[in-house]
Amino acid sequence: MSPILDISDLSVKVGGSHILQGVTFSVQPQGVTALLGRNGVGKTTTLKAVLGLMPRTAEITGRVGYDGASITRQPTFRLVRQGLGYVPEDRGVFAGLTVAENLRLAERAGTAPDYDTVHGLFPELRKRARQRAGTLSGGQQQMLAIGRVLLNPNRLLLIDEPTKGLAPKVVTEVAAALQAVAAVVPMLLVEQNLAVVRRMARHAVVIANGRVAYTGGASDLLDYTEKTKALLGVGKGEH
Ligand SMILES: Nc1ncnc2c1ncn2[C@@H]1O[C@H](COP(=O)(O)OP(=O)(O)OP(=O)(O)O)[C@@H](O)[C@H]1O
Repeated sequence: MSPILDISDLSVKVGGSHILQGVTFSVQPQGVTALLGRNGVGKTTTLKAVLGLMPRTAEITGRVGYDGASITRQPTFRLVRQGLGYVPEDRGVFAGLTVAENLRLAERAGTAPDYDTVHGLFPELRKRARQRAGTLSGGQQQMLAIGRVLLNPNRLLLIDEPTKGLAPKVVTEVAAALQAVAAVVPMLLVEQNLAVVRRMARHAVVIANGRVAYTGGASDLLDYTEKTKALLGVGKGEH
């Protein structure tokens, strides 16, 4: 199967540091590919570089293919229209607007918004339609951030640390919803919670020292304690 995303020799220099130094990997057109690595290794930078969201001062080289065509240096709005959905780490919901207003803002001209899917996955968003997003819990804000992206058709989702800072019960809830989504849309998932990775991901890519240090089966990586420990800085007992 041809990959849905093909990143080749991606290099990013910003603010004097050479964050990515020739990153090459691909994302399969089905299921979840986990993008892993220690803190600060460049996972978010990888997603942002693909999406054209790095600051103008960043020096970026390399190639990105999406569904067989080059998208290197294409503007973000065009990528989003081509079905690349992005849920950023900071969630980016508008705190002063209600849940319904946040969702309405994400509607795209010419496309029927899929409220059935969003409310089916996250009934809480319908119940809390009139609540200001800034007063939602972290988990509810994450659901809103994911829901916003799912209103429109996606061919690949890039999701950055969706369970970060959430209570264990909410982690399970968000992971279950994402798993349901991943049955339909392929996903590149940055995730530090290795129990979530184990449950969701079929493939894994690990970045270390600016390069790809592992690509292969997620369970192969996580089952091999020494490798996991060396690449991710954790042991089996810690996830
Ligand atoms: N705009 C920027 N200017 C300067 N340095 C940056 C910029 N963006 C990221 N960095 C630096 O690049 C490195 C990689 O950051 P990035 O957020 O991509 O890592 P990460 O693997 O996603 O980390 P985490 O797991 O902590 O979220 C960090 O040292 C960060 O401080």
